[in-house]
Amino acid sequence: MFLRAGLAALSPLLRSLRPSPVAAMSTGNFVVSQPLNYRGGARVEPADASGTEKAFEPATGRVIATFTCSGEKEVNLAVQNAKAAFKIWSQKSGMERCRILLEAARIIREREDEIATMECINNGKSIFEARLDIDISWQCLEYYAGLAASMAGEHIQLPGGSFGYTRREPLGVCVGIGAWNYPFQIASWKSAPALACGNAMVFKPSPFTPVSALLLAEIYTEAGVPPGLFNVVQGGAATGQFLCQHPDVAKVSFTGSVPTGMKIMEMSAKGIKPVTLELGGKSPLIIFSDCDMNNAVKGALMANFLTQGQVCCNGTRVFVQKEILDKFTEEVVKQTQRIKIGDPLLEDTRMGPLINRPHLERVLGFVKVAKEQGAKVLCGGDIYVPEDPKLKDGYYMRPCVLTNCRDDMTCVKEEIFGPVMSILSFDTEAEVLERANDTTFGLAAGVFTRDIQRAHRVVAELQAGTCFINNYNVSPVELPFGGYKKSGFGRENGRVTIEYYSQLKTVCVEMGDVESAF
Ligand SMILES: NC(=O)c1ccc[n+]([C@@H]2O[C@H](COP(=O)([O-])OP(=O)(O)OC[C@H]3O[C@@H](n4cnc5c(N)ncnc54)[C@H](O)[C@@H]3O)[C@@H](O)[C@H]2O)c1
Repeated sequence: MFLRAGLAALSPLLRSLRPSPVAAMSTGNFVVSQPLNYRGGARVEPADASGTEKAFEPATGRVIATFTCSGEKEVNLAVQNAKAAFKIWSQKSGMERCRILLEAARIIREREDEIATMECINNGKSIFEARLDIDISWQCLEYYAGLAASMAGEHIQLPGGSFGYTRREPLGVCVGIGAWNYPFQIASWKSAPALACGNAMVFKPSPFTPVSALLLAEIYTEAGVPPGLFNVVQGGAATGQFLCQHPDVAKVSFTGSVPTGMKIMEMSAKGIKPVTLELGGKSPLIIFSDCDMNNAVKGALMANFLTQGQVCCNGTRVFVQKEILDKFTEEVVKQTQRIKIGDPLLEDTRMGPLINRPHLERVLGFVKVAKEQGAKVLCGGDIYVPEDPKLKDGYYMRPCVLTNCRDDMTCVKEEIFGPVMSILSFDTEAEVLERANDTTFGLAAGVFTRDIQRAHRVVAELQAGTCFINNYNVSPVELPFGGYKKSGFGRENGRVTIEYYSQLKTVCVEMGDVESAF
């Protein structure tokens, strides 16, 4: 009963069931039965369709939702609702927006277990990780709530008592298009700065993970945003195109692959819409022989195996200085083999299933090609079948460590987006820098060394938007995140993201008479 009641209806029920609100949501029995579109402050059935999609529970391979993709009419209705809400929201002071965003952050925190469980069921990541994602999400809302209240323009003194000032103004209706690996977090990272700046948003999650963005929409409504300020439409490429081509959309913020990013940019160019592109990567992680070995090994695992390796900024090209190659590799393999794979809802699981069957096969295909090209599989890289019979149709694989890799191999050049680490060896700093930068991507990079001068010298040379020194894949919301080169442009998180969701108006004030040239 509980699972079929739908998420919106469940929320009050969940609260009444405390202290264990999500106990009944277990692997293998959740089904979505409520509409997955959100418009005008409520769940709605879409007004028209551009096909249907199925969403799965990767842990079991079960279908949890069959839903309608939004057609042009539904997209237009969502944009019109957002426009109406924008009129109200953009008139509010920063402090008023701050209070509502803080309330939304508080509700996310209060419902963390429920949201994390939903994320876990629809995405497959472990509950341990899903909770961390939700933490980062409410922290993002808190951070931009603070900035909303402190956003200000400049006052500039001009000759004769005249002056100018600048106003930081919202853009209007912003579109967010998300990938499937961090469904709730991506929706939060896009909507929090957008709303803080006074914009409205229409968000389209990936059709693989349509569910958790609805929880965010409900939370914004409960916190007090005007109806229509944050809307959700569902679907794939066709729905995304309606959004990007809509004349009333002021900006598109996209997270996904490079090929789709190129299409988004082309469509947006026709309407002179600014875009933020958060795209893929093939990031280098450089381990110098003077590193703290324990931390470097932990860092390499963090850089490769979170969310089953389906992380854009993963450091999948692990360059290890020759002197420590054997010891490092041995330790990495030992720790990789210890990773507990299985039911993502169990507290001690650290690796769940991949997102779907075709993706699992694609990742296994990369391992096969790596072997054909001469790489050696030190562990994993094959299908894993958990003992629990209800998980037998899930999309599990063992995390893989490859050695004997060369820079020209497919596994070293292409984004695999799965739990596959390629270890490469190097001799000198100059050599590794050249090889690390020899990629069209530029999302992230990492370096492990105890030499403080070398650490800063190396990151200054790395062509990547986010660099880690002696850690990897930590994402404090205070720090900007985004890519160089084909990994995209624009930033999420940090103070700078305000620039990407607002525009500056200059006002010039004359205090004397007009000195006419005529
Ligand atoms: N840089 C980052 O912050 C970041 C974060 C997460 C994922 N990623 C990248 O995302 C990719 C994996 O995600 P994915 O498989 O969902 O990517 P994808 O490009 O296939 O899809 C991303 C989104 O775009 C939509 N879409 C597809 N075609 C479209 C079109 N023609 N017009 C408009 N929208 C369209 C999809 O429905 C989905 O919502 C990886 O390359 C990964 O590195 C990047």
